[in-house]
Amino acid sequence: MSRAAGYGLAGAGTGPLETLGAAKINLHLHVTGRRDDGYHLLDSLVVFADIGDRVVVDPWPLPAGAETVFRLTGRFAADLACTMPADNLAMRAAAALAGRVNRPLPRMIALDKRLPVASGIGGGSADAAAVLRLLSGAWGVPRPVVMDVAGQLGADVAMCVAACPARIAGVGEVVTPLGHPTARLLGGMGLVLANPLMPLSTPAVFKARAASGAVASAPASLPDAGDLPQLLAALADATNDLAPPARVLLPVIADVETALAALPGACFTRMSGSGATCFALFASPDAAKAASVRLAAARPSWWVAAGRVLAVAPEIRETPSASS
Ligand SMILES: C[C@@](CO)(OP(=O)(O)O)[C@H](O)COP(=O)(O)OP(=O)(O)OC[C@H]1O[C@@H](n2ccc(N)nc2=O)[C@H](O)[C@@H]1O
Ligand SMILES: Nc1ncnc2c1ncn2[C@@H]1O[C@H](COP(=O)(O)OP(=O)(O)O)[C@@H](O)[C@H]1O
Repeated sequence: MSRAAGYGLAGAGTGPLETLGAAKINLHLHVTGRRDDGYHLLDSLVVFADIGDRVVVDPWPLPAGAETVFRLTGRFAADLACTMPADNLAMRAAAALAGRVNRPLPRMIALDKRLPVASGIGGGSADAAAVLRLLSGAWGVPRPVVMDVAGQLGADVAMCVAACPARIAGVGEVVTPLGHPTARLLGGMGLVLANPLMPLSTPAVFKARAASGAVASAPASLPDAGDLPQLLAALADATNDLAPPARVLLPVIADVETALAALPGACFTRMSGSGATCFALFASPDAAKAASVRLAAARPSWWVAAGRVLAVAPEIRETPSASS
């Protein structure tokens, strides 16, 4: 019996596994109601970018008495320095899945934090989801169990496990991947993300919306099929209901939206999630890259990133070491 099979690890892999904790972008976000526990019901079309955190996991079982090694690197690692390793969403995801399927914790988790923290693109949820995708693949955990654990970690985590263009309902846990033709259409697009590097707390934005007296929205009316211009036109008629309260809390968001909309080739601009990151869609990744260079030069204090919309979840691959 192979070492992998002996530990119940799926596949022949012997080394650490890695994937991308992909940035989540809400193309629209309607707040459609509120649950008794205070969580808001949402309707959203989400896509994921090839821009994200690098997440590496060594799924081999931890020897008795040892602790999982947690490595945190990257441009935004310092923003999580005061979060205890055990409280990091990547570590919490491993503990939650291991507990649920009664397995020892993995030996090592490495997180290269490239996405700004508390920025409306689900970075922490993406990290948790990446760990769930890596470990559940190695351990052979069925998808419904993974999705259930994801829902307990945060409202955004289940959609980040899917990591493909999807319509979202419930408080975020009802994830319906788009049919292939629509996912493929969106998947070819370029995008630019921009953040003024000021964090915005998600609960604060929901609270500010409630205080403004805003009423519940109906779900957006989006075509099931059709071409990209049709879909973008329908999305333009939809809104991000969290943008008005977010702009009140952080007025610079309006500048970010305006700067993105003015970029040559930008065909759709909006704030994502609870902000402050805003995005612009482009016909191609090359057009997005050229526009991002321009924006980064004009706004050197902002975080600006260019990439493409993913049609399917980022691949999982073996990696020789966490630092490679
Ligand atoms: C707003 C969204 C839209 O995709 O994105 P982000 O801005 O976080 O990226 C999400 O719903 C955020 O999901 P997530 O960040 O996982 O939220 P959680 O950690 O579960 O909840 C943080 C807090 O946000 C509020 N919350 C979150 C989700 C939701 N459907 N209703 C809420 O009211 C609650 O006050 C909750 O205590
Ligand atoms: N791996 C992680 N990455 C980002 N934030 C994390 C992580 N682990 C815990 N957190 C906490 O989760 C909160 C939400 O962060 P994040 O997911 O980046 O927000 P958003 O969904 O708005 O982009 C932060 O305040 C942070 O302290």
